[in-house]
Amino acid sequence: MSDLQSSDMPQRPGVVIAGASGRMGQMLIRLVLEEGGLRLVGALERPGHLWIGRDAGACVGAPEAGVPVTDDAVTAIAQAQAVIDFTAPEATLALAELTAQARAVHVIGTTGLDETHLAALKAAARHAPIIRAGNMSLGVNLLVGLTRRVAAALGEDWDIEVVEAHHRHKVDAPSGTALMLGEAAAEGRGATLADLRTPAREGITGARQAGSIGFSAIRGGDVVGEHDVIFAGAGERIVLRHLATDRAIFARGALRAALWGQDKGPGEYDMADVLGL
Ligand SMILES: NC(=O)C1=CN([C@@H]2O[C@H](COP(=O)(O)OP(=O)(O)OC[C@H]3O[C@@H](n4cnc5c(N)ncnc54)[C@H](O)[C@@H]3O)[C@@H](O)[C@H]2O)C=CC1
Ligand SMILES: O=C(O)C1=N[C@H](C(=O)O)C[C@H](O)C1
Repeated sequence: MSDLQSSDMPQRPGVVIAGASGRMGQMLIRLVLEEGGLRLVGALERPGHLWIGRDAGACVGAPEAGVPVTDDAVTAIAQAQAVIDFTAPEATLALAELTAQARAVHVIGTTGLDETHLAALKAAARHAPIIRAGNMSLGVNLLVGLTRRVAAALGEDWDIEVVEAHHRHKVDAPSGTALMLGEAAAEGRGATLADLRTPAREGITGARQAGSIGFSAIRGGDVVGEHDVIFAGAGERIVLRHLATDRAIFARGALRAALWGQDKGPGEYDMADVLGL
């Protein structure tokens, strides 16, 4: 068992990592075990997963953590002050109910949530803090603010397009980040994304509608995550870009959020709250 896992510092908040074997789950387990702020008390995977019963640390190539991967979310969350969840929408909803019951902080990175999912999360947040963001990196959350400012400064004659690229395994589009950026651009124009969003283009789409916001998604290889916000005017373009090259940026944001949430009351928060942006 790693020194940081031993019970020498019982005051550290206990954290459950959901989606333990996922790209983000593995990164999170490694960072919790390496860094000092949180204590790993649970690692969740879906029932039937190969890792169930095996040591979470050993599974991710770290020293033994003394924490077996489990599908028993109720027991795991009962011991936790925080749950970090990068899974899938239905799993996130189930976890929100349990996390609310345990009055633990729920940090949600899962994307692809629809209006029904969001309504259920709002209800869960009446009982405990939920910190949710489509992207937990500092860079993207700064870019969100820049996008809002640039959109506010430019008139409707500047067309706004968000282009994103991700690895071949990603299941949702546009990405959660692209939607955050699109929402910020719409806010800059005094509207909501629902008002301005253009449906995905294919076939004879007609000319671009003035003031609309369009999205394009590229999927391939092992791209971690790339986002461009393009402001296209007559004779010139502005491109705001974020390139992620290491998933640790998302994981570090999530760990910071779990700690930040420890003294917060029930409610919905995002990374701008955590980062003080
Ligand atoms: N907000 C952010 O900064 C980021 C968000 N994401 C999002 O996080 C999510 C996960 O991304 P990845 O790790 O790349 O996906 P992944 O597919 O590698 O991992 C998801 C894991 O969740 C597990 N899972 C599914 N249902 C479960 C359940 N009921 N209980 C426990 N575990 C369950 C799966 O078995 C899998 O291991 C996606 O929605 C992705 O878009 C990813 C990176 C950054
Ligand atoms: O699925 C991913 O990988 C990522 N998902 C998030 C998103 O949907 O924007 C964040 C990041 O881009 C990686």
